[in-house]
Amino acid sequence: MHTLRAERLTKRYRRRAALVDCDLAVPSGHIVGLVGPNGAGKSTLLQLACGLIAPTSGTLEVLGARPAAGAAHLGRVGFVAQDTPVYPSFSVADHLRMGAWLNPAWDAALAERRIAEVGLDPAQKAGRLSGGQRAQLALTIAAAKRPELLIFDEPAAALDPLARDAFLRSLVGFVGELGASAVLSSHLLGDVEQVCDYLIVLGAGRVQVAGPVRQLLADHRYTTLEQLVLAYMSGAVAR
Ligand SMILES: Nc1ncnc2c1ncn2[C@@H]1O[C@H](COP(=O)(O)OP(=O)(O)OP(=O)(O)O)[C@@H](O)[C@H]1O
Repeated sequence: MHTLRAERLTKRYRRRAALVDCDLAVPSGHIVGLVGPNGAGKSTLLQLACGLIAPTSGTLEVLGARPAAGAAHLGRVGFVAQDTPVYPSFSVADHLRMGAWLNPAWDAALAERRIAEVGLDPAQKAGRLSGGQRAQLALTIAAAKRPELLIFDEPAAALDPLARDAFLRSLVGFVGELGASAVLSSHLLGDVEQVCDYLIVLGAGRVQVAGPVRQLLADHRYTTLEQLVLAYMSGAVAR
């Protein structure tokens, strides 16, 4: 099965093209890094994958089905949006109760264990959490749905290096525990290098390159993911 499968996927906002004729076939079981310059189309691709917006033309399948194709499919995908939004006046425990109420497959034990492990106080109002704590809460809620795919839009951009490292470790831990796949967009190439084993580089709304990181590095003269991405972003590699 494929995590993402796109054929000639195109998304226009009025006359502005955000994605043009994108083809992708990402096998499941990977942690996918989605990178590219500002305005490349990363958030657009993730929003399409979550079913928040619809393609203008072409097709996109997520876990073998149209994005957000019914309640069952919604439960198979967990989404952590940019800035990890939470409800400020709700406590951490309220968030877990709401998660349980909204998600039939909610894993209360996993959620409570994780909240304790990362040292969150269940009584604390979410509006008073630090950026790192909020990110851990949003990640826990997404993971306690026990999804097959976790999608993150720049989840750790605002966190300090320690909080980011803790967040990324949690992310990898959840993916392993759930046997899930993940897709995360980031400008932080070190983060992508740390956790991702599959890479998609978008540029000007098109897929510049996509494939397993090891294979891409072996196919090129670059030794690090950062060198490879910068080469594609600067146009030094012809498609
Ligand atoms: N709601 C919208 N209405 C109009 N244009 C939009 C909208 N959302 C995105 N765009 C445009 O689509 C293009 C791709 O934007 P998108 O946010 O997907 O890029 P991105 O790679 O996530 O960028 P960044 O790294 O800056 O977050 C940009 O030209 C952007 O201006």
